[in-house]
Amino acid sequence: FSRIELDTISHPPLSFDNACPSLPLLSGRNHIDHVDPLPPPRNQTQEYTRPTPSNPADFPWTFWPECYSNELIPEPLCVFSQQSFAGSRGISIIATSSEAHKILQIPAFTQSGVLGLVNDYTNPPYAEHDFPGKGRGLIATKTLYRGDEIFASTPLLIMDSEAYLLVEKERLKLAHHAVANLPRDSQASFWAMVHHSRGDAVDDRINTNAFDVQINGKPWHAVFPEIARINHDCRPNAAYFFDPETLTHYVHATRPIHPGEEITITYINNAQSRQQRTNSLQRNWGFHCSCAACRANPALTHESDNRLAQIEELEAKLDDWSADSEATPEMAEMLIGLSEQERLSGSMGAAYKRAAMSYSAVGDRWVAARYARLSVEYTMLERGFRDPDVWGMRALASDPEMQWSWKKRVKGCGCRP
Ligand SMILES: C[S@@+](CC[C@H](N)C(=O)[O-])C[C@H]1O[C@@H](n2cnc3c(N)ncnc32)[C@H](O)[C@@H]1O
Repeated sequence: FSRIELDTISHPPLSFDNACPSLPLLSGRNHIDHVDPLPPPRNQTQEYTRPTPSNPADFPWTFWPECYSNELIPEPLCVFSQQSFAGSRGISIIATSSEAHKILQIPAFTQSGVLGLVNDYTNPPYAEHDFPGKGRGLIATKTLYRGDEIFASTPLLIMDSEAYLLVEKERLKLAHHAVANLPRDSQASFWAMVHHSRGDAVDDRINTNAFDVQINGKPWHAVFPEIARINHDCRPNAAYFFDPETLTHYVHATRPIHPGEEITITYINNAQSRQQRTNSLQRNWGFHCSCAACRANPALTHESDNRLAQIEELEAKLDDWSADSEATPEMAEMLIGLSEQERLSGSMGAAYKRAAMSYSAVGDRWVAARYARLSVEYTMLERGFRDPDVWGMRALASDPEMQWSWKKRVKGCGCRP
């Protein structure tokens, strides 16, 4: 790449020696309810990343952004840090100025109340524990029931995935500054995360622990040190989702978890065969999975893989809404039975949705509504409170006859094409 270090910045970034957050410009007044829009980018200069010095209250960041660019990235990528974010947990955002500005408009930044119950680690229902072969993990210290929140965290660092278009040296500089710009406790949480002692110390921790999330319809890498403590299991007892409105990563129990039991999530699509799962964990996460489902006897694994293949077949049949569809409610019952047998936490919301629609399609309103209610509950835990299926299944549960699926598979009722 041809490298352009942006020395067009008329105010260079503050050096870390003089960028003390206690300076009036940088002090806690920057938990903003309102931010005037930054002017749109003008050609390739960095004018727009500067605050208006005469009105520092409009500058929402704790440090002057440091930026890099090259010919592959039309707009420079910078580090934007706000130490007062989320009750002084802080956040660093590696993004273009326009993306950072868009993020400032989301409720996590504009509505002070939305993070009230987030990042509360007093009296947690878990403790850290060493698991040979897996490193540290979390065990439950009290009984958790389905739907109980385990924690809800905001990220310490989010990075636009386009940062990988920067030359490595510059991306690493931004990443190091992003960590150094966080409040002291958050820096400590970042450095305490597990790493594989490969390459750069910050990069290694990001690669080992980051989650892919979508914010404003774009892919980002996000680091949450608390969820980074939870080990993978192909048959987990907890599920997580990221809410882009509050920038919050939620973890909930999806079945009862007893004191002393490890709390686990899945890092992958766990409805794949054992071979596909272990390959994917090795390729994307760099470890050999030691969960019980991966270590099971080949005879048991064979049965499990057969059930997973049948789940896939049933899903395809139940999703066929053509006039020739063979789908029946019995198939949906079979799908639920197999998903439970496989303990496919993460897919139960979708299985109940297929069942609700199958019963709606034959005009059985009460069974349709029962499954729709279950789908709402599981989908909220698996994919978030605002997932479109949550709204769809809520509507089906309260008024099945008004849904497009109603009697869709009843021959001769005039509902089928
Ligand atoms: C996000 S961290 C999880 C917490 C980590 N064990 C620690 O000590 O902080 C992910 C790393 O944990 C280890 N790990 C997680 N789940 C595992 C599993 N099922 N089998 C083996 N190693 C696992 C791997 O080293 C993986 O790269």
